[in-house]
Amino acid sequence: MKKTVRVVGAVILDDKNRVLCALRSNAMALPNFWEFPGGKIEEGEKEEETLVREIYEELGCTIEVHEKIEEVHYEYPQVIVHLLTYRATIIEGEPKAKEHAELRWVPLGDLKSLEWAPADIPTVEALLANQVNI
Ligand SMILES: Nc1nc2c([nH]c(=O)n2[C@H]2C[C@H](O)[C@@H](COP(=O)(O)OP(=O)(O)OP(=O)(O)O)O2)c(=O)[nH]1
Repeated sequence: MKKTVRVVGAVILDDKNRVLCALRSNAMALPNFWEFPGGKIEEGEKEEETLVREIYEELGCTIEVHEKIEEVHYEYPQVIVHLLTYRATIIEGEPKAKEHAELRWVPLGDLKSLEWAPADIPTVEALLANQVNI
């Protein structure tokens, strides 16, 4: 049976309604797909705690986590990803790509121009459908 992993992703918005998008590197699973930075929820961790920890590890900045945006189960060939995305804002530091190939601030309306990890599409759709208060 395929393993299911619980993953959280941060939809980090700035004051110009741009979203911080991260390109997965060749060293990661799903290389060259864009994603919402984040990672796997560890045993005993709250979703919000995972996000704050992962963003600090991956981007070197501190975020505040706001409301949940989407919850998606997506079946990849090797694994089932249960992805939870949350709106977030940076409260300290400048994001720098420590593990990703690239970071890019993308205006909300241009999000579809990137090639997203398949599990992320419902979150992109929710953002475009204006279901998120920004
Ligand atoms: N972080 C993140 N992972 C995503 C997204 N969409 C998506 O399908 N995934 C997948 C890719 C991976 O299979 C899994 C998360 O793995 P990860 O590599 O980011 O997590 P991690 O840093 O905790 O894991 P690890 O490399 O230390 O094992 O979820 C997304 O938007 N953000």
